[in-house]
Amino acid sequence: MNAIVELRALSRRFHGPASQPVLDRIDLTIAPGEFVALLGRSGSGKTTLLRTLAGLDPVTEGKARLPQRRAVVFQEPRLLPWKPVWENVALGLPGSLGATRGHALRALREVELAHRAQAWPLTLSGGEAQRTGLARALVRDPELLLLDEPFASLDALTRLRMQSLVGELWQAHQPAVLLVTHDVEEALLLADRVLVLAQGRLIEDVSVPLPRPRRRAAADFDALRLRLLGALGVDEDGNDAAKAA
Ligand SMILES: Nc1ncnc2c1ncn2[C@@H]1O[C@H](COP(=O)(O)OP(=O)(O)OP(=O)(O)O)[C@@H](O)[C@H]1O
Repeated sequence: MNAIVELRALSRRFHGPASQPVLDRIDLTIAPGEFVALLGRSGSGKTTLLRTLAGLDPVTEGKARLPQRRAVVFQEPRLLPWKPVWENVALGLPGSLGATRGHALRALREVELAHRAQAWPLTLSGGEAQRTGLARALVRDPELLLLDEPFASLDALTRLRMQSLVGELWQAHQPAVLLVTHDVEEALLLADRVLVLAQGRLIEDVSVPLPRPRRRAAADFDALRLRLLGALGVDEDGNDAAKAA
């Protein structure tokens, strides 16, 4: 099968072989260019799974096949404060200074931040810092783009703008994407497929056959939203459904 990511019976434990696994026999295949969202409650193992896909954590149980070119955008952009924005984007790229600068500026243009190329990271707004993080990922032309709640600390309007920017960049470059999020609507606005992780196990794998651009008002959107909230075990206000019942 034509897959860019393949996990087979992948487990991860943090405290010795007898401990409860944080990831429990995960099987997952992602196709090239596919946009996958990963939902789960706090502590369900989302970041641990993303770190495994990023190649940041070792695979100790099971198998993982990953593409060569991977890039991660974290919740906090982790920029080096002593380097201007463009140098943060260019960091570690092969090639001459002139060439890497050109690549960085092109990526900054794509995230609508070319005018801040010379700025110091500490002078950026939260949304600008996240766009810098996105540019730093894009400039590596990733086959797999991993996004770990990249919009979580942004205000509501900036978050909406960032969501549509990520959608546009994905359509333009077509990397496979794994977006970790707490937000069911965000998952349904962006993803081809939504996974739900609970206590380290993938308990849902739902295709999102809705036309793009997605509309929250569509009846099918709401049906999927309720299904995913059900899988997460929360009601529409985010309260624990079992407790509320
Ligand atoms: N390095 C580590 N050492 C020990 N335990 C860890 C480590 N990293 C994660 N864990 C534990 O693994 C579990 C899953 O953590 P993870 O960060 O993957 O969850 P998450 O779903 O991303 O949570 P959140 O939504 O709160 O970020 C948690 O119980 C966490 O305490």
